[in-house]
Amino acid sequence: METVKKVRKAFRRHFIDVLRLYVMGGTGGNGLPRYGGIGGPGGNVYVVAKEDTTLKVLVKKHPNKRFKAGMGGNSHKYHILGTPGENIHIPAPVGVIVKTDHGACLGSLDVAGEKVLVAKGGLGGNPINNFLGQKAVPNFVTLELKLIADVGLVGFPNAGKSTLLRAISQAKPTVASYPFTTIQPQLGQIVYPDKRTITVADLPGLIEGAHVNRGMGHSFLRHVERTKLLLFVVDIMGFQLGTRFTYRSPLETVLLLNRELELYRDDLVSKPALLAVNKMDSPQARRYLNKLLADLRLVQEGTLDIADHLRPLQFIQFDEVIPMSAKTDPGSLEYIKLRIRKVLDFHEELHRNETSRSCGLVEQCDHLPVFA
Ligand SMILES: Nc1nc2c(ncn2[C@@H]2O[C@H](COP(=O)(O)OP(=O)(O)OP(=O)(O)O)[C@@H](O)[C@H]2O)c(=O)[nH]1
Ligand SMILES: [Mg+2]
Repeated sequence: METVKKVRKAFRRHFIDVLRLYVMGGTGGNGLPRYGGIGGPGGNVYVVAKEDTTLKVLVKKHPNKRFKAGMGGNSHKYHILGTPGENIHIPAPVGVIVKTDHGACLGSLDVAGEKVLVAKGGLGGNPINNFLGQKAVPNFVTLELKLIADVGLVGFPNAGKSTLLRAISQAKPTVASYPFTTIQPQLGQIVYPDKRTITVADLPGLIEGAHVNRGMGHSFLRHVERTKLLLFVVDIMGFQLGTRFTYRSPLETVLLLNRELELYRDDLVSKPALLAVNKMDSPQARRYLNKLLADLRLVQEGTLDIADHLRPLQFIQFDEVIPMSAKTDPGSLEYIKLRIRKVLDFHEELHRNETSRSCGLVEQCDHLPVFA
C-alpha cells in the first residue's frame, strides 16, 4: 500500500477539503448601573461563501485556525449604549458545509455571499445580568468542501477520466499513464453551441476499500454526493493497480464501483448514471465490449453468478452504456456530451414533476442553521 500512502500524503499537501476551526464570539461590554447603561453585545463569527478562494488559502492566512470576534464596548456616562463588538467573517469556498463536532449541520454555503453564524457574541451588561457583560461560549466547527457539479466522473485510476474531461471541456487536468494522476478534484465546463453549460467534476480514481477510506477514500466520495449525474468511466481492458493486486475485468470494475458507492452512502447508487466504456481503440476491445454488454444484461436479469465480495446490494441502473475512445474518437465524445445533457434534462424534468405532484413540497436541505 506504499503507493496509496504516498498519494494520500500528496493529496493532503495539495488540497484541503476538511478543516476544523476554533470559533468564539466576543464578550459583551459591561453596563453602567448608575445610569441604566447597556453594554454592547460581543461580535459574532460567520463563515461566508466567496468565489475564488480555497480552504488552503484560509489555512495559510490563519495557520492557528482560531477566530475570536471583538468585545462589545462598555457603557459610559456620555455613551450610554456600548458599541457592538466587531463581527468576524471567515471566507470559505462555495460548496462548503458547516458542521458541529457532533456532526450536526449548521448550514450549507451553495452561493457566493451566503453566510452561516457559527459563534454568537455574549450579551452586553444589562439589568438581567447585573450589568456584567457575558462571555461567549467557545465552539469548534468543521468546514467540509463538497464540490457542486452537475456530473461526477467515477472510475478506477487510469480509466481515462481526465482525458475525457480534457476532451469535452476547457479544463486541462493532468493525464498520465500511471494510476492516481488526479489527486485533487477538478471542475470543467461543457459549453454547448446554445451556450448552455454543464459542470463536470474530474475526481481522483477510486480503489477497492474507498468506502473505508482506502486510497482517496472519503475525500473522493464526498464530492460525488452533490452531483446530479454519475458518469462511470471504465477501461475496456479492465484494471490492475499493481502486480500484487488482482486484475479486475471491466464488469468487475463496474460492480466494484457500484459497491464502493453504496457502502459509502446507499442513496448514491440511485442517482442517474451513464456508463462510458473507454479505450475502445485498444486491440480486442470489441470482443471485451460484447462480453461486458452480455454480462450486464445477465446482471439485470439477475441470472449472472457473482462472487459475494463483488455483489452490490442494489445494482445501478445505467441510462445507457456508451462505448468511446477519449483519445481517438471525437464522434463518441460528441455523443457523450449529447447524452449527458439529455439524461440530466430528463431526470430534472422527472424530479420537477414528482415534486409538484407531492403538493409542491420542495426538497429540503437536511441541515438548518441552528443559531438564531
Ligand atoms: N488507448 C487509449 N488510451 C487512453 C484513452 N483515454 C485515456 N487513455 C490513456 O490512459 C491513461 C490514463 O488516462 P487519465 O485520463 O490520466 O486517467 P484517469 O482516469 O484520469 O486516471 P487517475 O487520475 O489516475 O484516476 C493515459 O495514458 C491516457 O493517455 C483512450 O481512449 N484510448
Ligand atoms: Mg485523472
